[in-house]
Amino acid sequence: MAASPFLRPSPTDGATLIDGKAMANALTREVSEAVAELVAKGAPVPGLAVVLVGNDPASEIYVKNKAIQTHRAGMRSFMHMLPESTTQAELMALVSVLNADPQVQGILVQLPLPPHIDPVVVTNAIHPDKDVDGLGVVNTGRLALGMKNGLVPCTPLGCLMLLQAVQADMTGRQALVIGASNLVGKPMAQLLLQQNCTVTVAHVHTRNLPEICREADIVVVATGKPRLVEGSWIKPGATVIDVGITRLPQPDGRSRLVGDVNFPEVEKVAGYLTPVPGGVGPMTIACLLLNTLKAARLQKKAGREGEEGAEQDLGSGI
Ligand SMILES: NC(=O)C1=CN([C@@H]2O[C@H](COP(=O)(O)OP(=O)(O)OC[C@H]3O[C@@H](n4cnc5c(N)ncnc54)[C@H](OP(=O)(O)O)[C@@H]3O)[C@@H](O)[C@H]2O)C=CC1
Ligand SMILES: Nc1nc(=O)c2c([nH]1)NC[C@@H]1CN(c3ccc(C(=O)N[C@@H](CCC(=O)O)C(=O)O)cc3)C=[N+]21
Ligand SMILES: [Mg+2]
Repeated sequence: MAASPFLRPSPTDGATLIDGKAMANALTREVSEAVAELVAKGAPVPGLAVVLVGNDPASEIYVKNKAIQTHRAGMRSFMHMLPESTTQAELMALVSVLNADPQVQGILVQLPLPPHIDPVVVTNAIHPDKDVDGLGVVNTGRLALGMKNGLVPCTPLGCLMLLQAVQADMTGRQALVIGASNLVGKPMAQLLLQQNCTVTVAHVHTRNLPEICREADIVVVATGKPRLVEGSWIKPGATVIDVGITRLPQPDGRSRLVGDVNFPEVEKVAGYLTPVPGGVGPMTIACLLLNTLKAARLQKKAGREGEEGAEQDLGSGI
């Protein structure tokens, strides 16, 4: 098989870097071509609604990035910036309006939400075929059952594509997911299981994490603990996907993004590694666009089959 065009071998004999930014650009281009084809066949221009509650500066940057990339893919974006004081009932009312809006094919509610709002209740209110984050019970169930008509959470989907650039067939590999959130760790573990890996999921209560990590051929880290994973934890030649993003202040008063991996250490031991920035982050956004395209296709199909089309799909799939 031809080597992936997204691998950047190290000039100093360290880990080969997986170029998530280049992969995301290529995927976004493919999505934009598919969107143009869909629209040429008479479908509405796919629209993505992003809802942000409160004013977390980091979230605002991601939300702006998403809007820019959405336009690059030939889709429409609808931003809803709500104040921190928004009630759960008000947010639920907005979700109902977006569920019924024919211009909106994808809905994403940015996490975390303020403490007075239950994220599970809100994500479950999104119509399953518009749930481009894949976090509701229906899409979570579809993923767990290996059904093809589901929407898979964007970050784990992007991580899987980055892993496939290294090795298309992961059968029998030992995979470790560090972090067990609904957003990243849990769906990541499901995807690796589907790839026939032997999967371990670690979290704050895990004992002997360094020892467990040294057994892993594939490590996906999503904890939000900057530089948690040290070089001594890594099996030589392993593939390491760094999901973490933390903005750390620098002595000069500026800030820089760091991952959950101690990059200079791990770079010396790993076989393949994703950088931060330029690794998982851009792939998350490209996969969000891919899911919005998929959502638009699901809704076009449901439209042909009548109002209950999507529900019927689910029933017949089981
Ligand atoms: N690049 C991208 O596209 C994205 C990046 N992120 C980043 O990824 C990171 C994780 O995000 P998210 O999953 O939402 O975070 P959460 O805080 O929701 O989850 C973190 C998980 O890591 C576990 N954990 C925390 N500390 C440790 C530790 N010392 N050892 C082992 N496990 C630990 C927690 O365990 P427990 O459950 O027991 O508390 C929890 O399961 C953040 O930096 C976030 O910014 C997130 C989404 C997308
Ligand atoms: N419902 C929900 N779904 C999410 O997918 C979700 C979320 N909530 N809450 C926050 C996290 C975080 N997240 C990122 C997306 C893109 C970059 C990204 O583009 N990163 C660039 C750099 C960006 C920069 O410079 O700040 C990079 O890593 O190269 C990062 C992080 C999605 N998240
Ligand atoms: Mg450390």
